[in-house]
Amino acid sequence: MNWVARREGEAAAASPPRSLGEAEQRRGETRDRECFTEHDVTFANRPRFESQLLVSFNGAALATASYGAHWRNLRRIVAVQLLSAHRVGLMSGLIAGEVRAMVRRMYRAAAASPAGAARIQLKRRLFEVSLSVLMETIAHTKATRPETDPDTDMSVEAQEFKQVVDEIIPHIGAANLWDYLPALRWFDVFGVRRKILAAVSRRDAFLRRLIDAERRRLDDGDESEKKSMIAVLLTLQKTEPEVYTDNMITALTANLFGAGTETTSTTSEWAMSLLLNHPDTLKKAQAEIDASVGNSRLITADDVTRLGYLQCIVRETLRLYPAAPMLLPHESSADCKVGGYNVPRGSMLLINAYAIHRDPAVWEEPEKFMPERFEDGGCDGNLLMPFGMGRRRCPGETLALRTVGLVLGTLIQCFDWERVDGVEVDMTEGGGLTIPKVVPLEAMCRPRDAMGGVLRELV
Ligand code: HEM
Repeated sequence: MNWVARREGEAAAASPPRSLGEAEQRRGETRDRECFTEHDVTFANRPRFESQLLVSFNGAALATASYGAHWRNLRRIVAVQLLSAHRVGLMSGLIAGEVRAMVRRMYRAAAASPAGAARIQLKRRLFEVSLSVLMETIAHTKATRPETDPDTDMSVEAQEFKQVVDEIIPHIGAANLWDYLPALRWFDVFGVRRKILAAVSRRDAFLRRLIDAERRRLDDGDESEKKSMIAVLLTLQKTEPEVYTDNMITALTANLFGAGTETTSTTSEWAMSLLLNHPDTLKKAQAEIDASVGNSRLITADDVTRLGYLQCIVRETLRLYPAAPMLLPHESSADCKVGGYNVPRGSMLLINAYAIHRDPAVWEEPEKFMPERFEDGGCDGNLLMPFGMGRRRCPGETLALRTVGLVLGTLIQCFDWERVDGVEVDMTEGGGLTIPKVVPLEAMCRPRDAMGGVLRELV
């Protein structure tokens, strides 16, 4: 499902510019592409922010490591051993299990309501399902524990991890000032460093417990092919203990959780928000699923790959609301020339994917939610980069698209969705590394009569 910028350079060359402004915009797009094509290696470093160093093992984690042998090794491990299409395929059952649990909970809430419809805190549910998918694919925590909290389907471990992450995130936001004003760091104004270090130490202790639990399961003889990511790494540790140390596994898993949870849940939340404000699109997606999958069973991850319109909806959501709107910052490791300008070594490169995706010189009616624009290969040549480009491109794309596709497909197949009190969903965007919705999404969910048989079996 690699649909980003397939035919590079074509969009800019397709027709002559209509104005000077458009000509400049196209030159800008060519420069953006240049950074990820002929200068990709040069811009493959990351800047070292103080706040990031504190949460990322002094910059040794995959997303923060400088380009070089250490990063290449981590990247290979992640691409080949943990997040390859084959591995993600093996995880499909786990992903489906978490989505099913979410749907079951929603169905119970709706069935218990006298009106037959329940008001659902979708933001919370979508975050929980994204975190649970990652928790189960990384550590199989539910294999040995029964469900405990009647109002959540997250494992005990996922709930504990959520608390730790909730402690870290506000301080990273606050620490941004800190990254640029050394005086704040020297005197640890507001106690930011102390708070981050305390939360990070709780996070790492938690991850070490996960690793120990997986090690015990392996020692007890769990040899299944569908191993958790930690189990895969522990198996490799047996033959190369000096590479796959417990520290390395802790850093890598912390990074995967950090990079994968909020991005995936935010994308699903924007998609549902867009669909609620565009009921005709929602109906069209439902009709596609009914025609292709029917109502006698739940949609599967394999179905999702065949549902062209659903894929267009995901793609259009990522165009309008790329979860990392400025990607991650890159830094040049050597002097180079981009678009005729001399760029010195050590320059920070920030790519505004949000603006690129809404460029009126490239996209027709760019502010409009129009999944149809992607039908039949439409817009294939346009620069669309929600997962980045080049060497530092997101390695979690396959897992993310599989999760988002299955979550959306299942919600659309099982329920009729309406806005709360008929009021348009507020689409105000928040700031930060990701692009959160300022007003958390809530919606009314009514089980579809046609899916009654399937839903009753889930309870
Ligand atoms: C819709 C969901 C997601 C989006 C939109 C997204 C987007 C991105 C973007 C834009 C980058 C930076 C690319 C650059 O530096 O140019 C990135 C990096 C990364 N992503 Fe994702 N991501 C998503 C989900 C995931 C998931 C599920 C995982 C893994 C479980 C993941 C793991 C990573 C890692 C490890 C990096 C750092 C790669 C490196 O620096 O070499 N992401 N992602």
